[in-house]
Amino acid sequence: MEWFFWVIIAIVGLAILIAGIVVAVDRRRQLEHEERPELEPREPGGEVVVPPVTPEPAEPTYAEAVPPAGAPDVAAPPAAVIERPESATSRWARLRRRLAGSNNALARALADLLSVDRLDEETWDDFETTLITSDLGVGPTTELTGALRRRFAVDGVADPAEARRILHEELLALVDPHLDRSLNLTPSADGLPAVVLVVGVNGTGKTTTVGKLARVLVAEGRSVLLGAADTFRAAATEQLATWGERVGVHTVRGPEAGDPASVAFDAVAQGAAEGVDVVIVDTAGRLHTKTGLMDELGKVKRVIEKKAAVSEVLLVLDATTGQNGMTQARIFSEVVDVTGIVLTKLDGSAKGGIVIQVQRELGVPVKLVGLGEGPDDLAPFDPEGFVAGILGE
Ligand SMILES: Nc1nc2c(ncn2[C@@H]2O[C@H](COP(=O)(O)OP(=O)(O)OP(=O)(O)O)[C@@H](O)[C@H]2O)c(=O)[nH]1
Repeated sequence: MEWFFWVIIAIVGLAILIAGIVVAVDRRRQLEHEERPELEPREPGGEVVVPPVTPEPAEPTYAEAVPPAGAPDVAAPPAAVIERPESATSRWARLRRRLAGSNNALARALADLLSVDRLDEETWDDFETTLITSDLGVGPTTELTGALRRRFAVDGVADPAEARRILHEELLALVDPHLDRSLNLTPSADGLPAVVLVVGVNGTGKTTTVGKLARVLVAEGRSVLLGAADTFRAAATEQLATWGERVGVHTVRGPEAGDPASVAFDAVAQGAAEGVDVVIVDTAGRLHTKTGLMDELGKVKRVIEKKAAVSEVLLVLDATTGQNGMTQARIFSEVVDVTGIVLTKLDGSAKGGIVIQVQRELGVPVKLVGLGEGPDDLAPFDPEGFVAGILGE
């Protein structure tokens, strides 16, 4: 019986062994399936296809990340699109509408005068007061009132169209359509570029005006270079360079807080070397002392003149500052020979009379006007257009 017992033990042991092998083989298959599903399918020959192991992409080193010099940068944005500025001639009609809509005190005074039935002393007094508050100045106000009183006394104002024509004529005479308002941009005889120096106190719109003027000149087909001599305000240089880039014009810059006269000189020298038509130099409008600013401006002009003649000195005045602007104009004109006035922010001024007063006081014409913050909101001053705009014609 003992042998029977050992046979049973052997059979059970064998069964356990076989079951263990089966389970192990099954488990292994299962594991292989879970971990390497890519092992399927098998080649016809039964060989397992093992795909090549792709290593995790490593972080590029700095040297690898920087493309070698000269290699085309496919991810780089396309070159900035050079804008084509609106032509100078098509600007005025748009600006005139803006002027007409600006609720000008001068325009109101004239409209009121045309609307009254009887021109008595009180009406003329009111008229004079409104003209003075429109920054026309005492002299031009007396002149205009005197001329209108005479003509209305003779011709009467019964015919509104005729009265309006008289107003137009007298106002135009005050603005003076005979003044030469063209910018002197003739290159000097020795082929050096024309140089335009732009001056004025801070915030009047100098940098913006330089940028807009560059656009006007580019639209006329001239080559332009900008000089960022406002080294007092670092952002002004950036602002100017951005204006230039938009129309493909380069800006010569100096170090922050560097010598403005040296930047101005470098700009003119570079303009001469490149053979550009016009170099426009932006200057600082603020220094620690007023005397410092004026001395600096005088020096900038003298240093430029070692290289080329300054053909235009444009004084930028903010039309909304009224009598304050007039005081600035007087101070600047004592230091540099101002040859033209740029009256900015006429769109935001309720006092168009400043155009006439500043011309009278300085004996210098308003050559350009700014009528908005848009890039093409600068136009050559047109007396006819101005008067028509004021009278809402
Ligand atoms: N509405 C209006 N805003 C203007 C006009 N011209 C300039 N400005 C605005 O006036 C502000 C001052 O202009 P800037 O060109 O920076 O003045 P800036 O004289 O160069 O000033 P500084 O660099 O500090 O000396 C800006 O916000 C311009 O957009 C204009 O004709 N109309």
